[in-house]
Amino acid sequence: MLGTLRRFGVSNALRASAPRINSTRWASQLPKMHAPLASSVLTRSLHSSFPKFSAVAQESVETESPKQIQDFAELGEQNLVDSTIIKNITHPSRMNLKTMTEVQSMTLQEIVKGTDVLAQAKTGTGKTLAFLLPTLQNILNDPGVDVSKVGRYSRTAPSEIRALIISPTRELAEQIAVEAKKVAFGTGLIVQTAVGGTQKRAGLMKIQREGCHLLIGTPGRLKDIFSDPWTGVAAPKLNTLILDEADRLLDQGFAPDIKEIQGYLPDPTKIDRQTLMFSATVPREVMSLVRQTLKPGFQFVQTVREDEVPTHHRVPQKCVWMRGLENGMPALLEIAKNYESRRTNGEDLRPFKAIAYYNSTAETKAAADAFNNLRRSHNFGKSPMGELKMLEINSRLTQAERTRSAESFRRSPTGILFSSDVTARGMDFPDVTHVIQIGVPRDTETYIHRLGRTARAGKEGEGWLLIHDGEEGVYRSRLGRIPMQQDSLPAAKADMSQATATFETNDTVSQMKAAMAAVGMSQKIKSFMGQLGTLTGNFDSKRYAIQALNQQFVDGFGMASPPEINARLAQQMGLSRVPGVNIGSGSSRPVLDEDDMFTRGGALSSSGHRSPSRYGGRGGFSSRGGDRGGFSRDGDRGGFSRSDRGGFSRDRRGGSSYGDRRGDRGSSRPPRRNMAEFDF
Ligand SMILES: Nc1ncnc2c1ncn2[C@@H]1O[C@H](COP(=O)(O)OP(=O)(O)OP(=O)(O)O)[C@@H](O)[C@H]1O
Repeated sequence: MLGTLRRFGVSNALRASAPRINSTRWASQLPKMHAPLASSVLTRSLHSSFPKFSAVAQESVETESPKQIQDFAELGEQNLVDSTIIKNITHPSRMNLKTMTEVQSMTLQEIVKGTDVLAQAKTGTGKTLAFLLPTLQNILNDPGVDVSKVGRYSRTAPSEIRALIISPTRELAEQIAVEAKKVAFGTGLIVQTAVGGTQKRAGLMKIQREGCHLLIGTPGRLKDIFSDPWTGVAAPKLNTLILDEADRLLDQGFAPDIKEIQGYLPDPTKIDRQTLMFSATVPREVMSLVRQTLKPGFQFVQTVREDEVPTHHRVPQKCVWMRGLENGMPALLEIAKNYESRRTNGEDLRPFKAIAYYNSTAETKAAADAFNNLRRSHNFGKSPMGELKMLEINSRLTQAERTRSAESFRRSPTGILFSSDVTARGMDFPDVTHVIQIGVPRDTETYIHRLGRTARAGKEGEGWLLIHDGEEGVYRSRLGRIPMQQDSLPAAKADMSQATATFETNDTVSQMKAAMAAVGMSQKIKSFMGQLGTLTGNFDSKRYAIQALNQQFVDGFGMASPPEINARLAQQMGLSRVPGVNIGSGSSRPVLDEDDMFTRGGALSSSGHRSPSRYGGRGGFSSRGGDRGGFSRDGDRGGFSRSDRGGFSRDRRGGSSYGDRRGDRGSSRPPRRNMAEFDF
């Protein structure tokens, strides 16, 4: 009680000593804690005229909200939030924030009251702090929480967990934890993480040693910890569950895990649980699960206008149709060069810092390799563009490599991050000027979240989409309502079969062609196999997809002939009779399982099979146009070891996956997810 008096003053101490009412937080019991009601501020109604986002939740209540407070300092002055937390947020040497964003001010008092909240606000508008601030405050308000041993000697029991935040990716969980620790600094609250890819034992020992009030984790690791009584980590007093990127966590890929985790938490009929869900997108498909998870009467707070696609108006979104898939890298290079030349010509622009999103993991590696080849070339390397850092991030990297790439990109003022969807949601890399998406993404939400890596916290940014006309159908069905401007780039239209591959020029197409040709053969093949799954799902016809792919690897990557596809795999993918498929006999090699086919694919076959198309070629992998060292079993970078997990492989949950969108042709059915992009 005395501690409470010191922390919150008399009114809070009274509140802390008041008997707990199951369905509300302590704050709601003290009128003094509330700002006066203002009739003009309403929680947004639940209808949207943008069909995909018309998340109608009739049972949620539209009520008058308390007057919204705008300044963080005012929250402290009104005793709504602990002064240490306010200092952490506002002090110039700490987070240095003054004014709350719309989603923060619209949700704060509802969350402190104990209401279940579903909040939808655009990317980069501060949703993380919107749930962290009131959640940490609610833990401090809990009379059962002892934070008297503040400072570096803070300790509590591992069973003291009061709030759990679930995030779909490891990087995002870590990022949330960093922010949570900043907000909680000096309060005595203990924040811990539980994410896949890190040493489970070390993480558990840390929780056991220091205890935990707020746990932030990814579904796989949390399931692992809570399902095993020997970990000694449980949450018998947990009363807050937060799903960040809620629509992702409720889609068919993660929903069973979330359900299982909920089963390990205290029975909500015995210990009242507040559930909070945040995302920039709330598609209709997840609403039934939202209703099952939130209490009746939950608040749906939307800061996105009802008739609006949740992308930022200030971000120009440009769509460029490419002559062939091989034009993607030259077009990307041209975007970078054009921007940098505007900068050198005196325009007041931030240094070029881009994320290039690809639909398959292997493509990110091939593109990163090609751009690194370019950077190492003399002509390019000594130009101002030579300073661009070329980084790669995807789920096939080890966790240490992923963390290194993310940190390096975070710190770097300029560069390109070649990324799979592992960074598409939530990641807050500072000063990203461009998001460039190559190929139509798996769904509308993915496009929106990827685009949201730029123009964060009120900054400027540009979005580019580079697509092939074979993707027109999925472009219209998935992105038809996105406000996109059609644009053109000479490099996107160049005939790459006619270009010469040379680094010794300033011509974008020639430079890039040389850099692509110099990518290791094994990586080229992995990239081919990776795209096989995604493109046959994206293109209107499989025949056209194969033709475009073959052309990319011959005219762009400088291969003598397109990679072969193992006969069994071709059959499984319905490609056996598709003209242009370069089927390998596989007769001189053991028949490999599906996983190996994706990682090794036709790569191991070197038969002289001739494909019917122009790009069918002679089979095998003779080196041409700069293929370093040609094709050897292990001489190439990456090699062909069994443990190599490039290309499409069995996902880590035991299922096998041909790609992100197999069979998805833009229907309203939720697409298959490539779970390997996410945590396990
Ligand atoms: N009140 C504020 N004023 C200024 N900047 C803020 C404020 N709150 C948060 N930010 C900053 O805005 C950036 C984006 O915040 P955050 O990552 O929480 O966005 P988000 O809405 O969760 O985005 P996403 O939908 O991509 O997950 C961060 O750098 C954060 O520090």
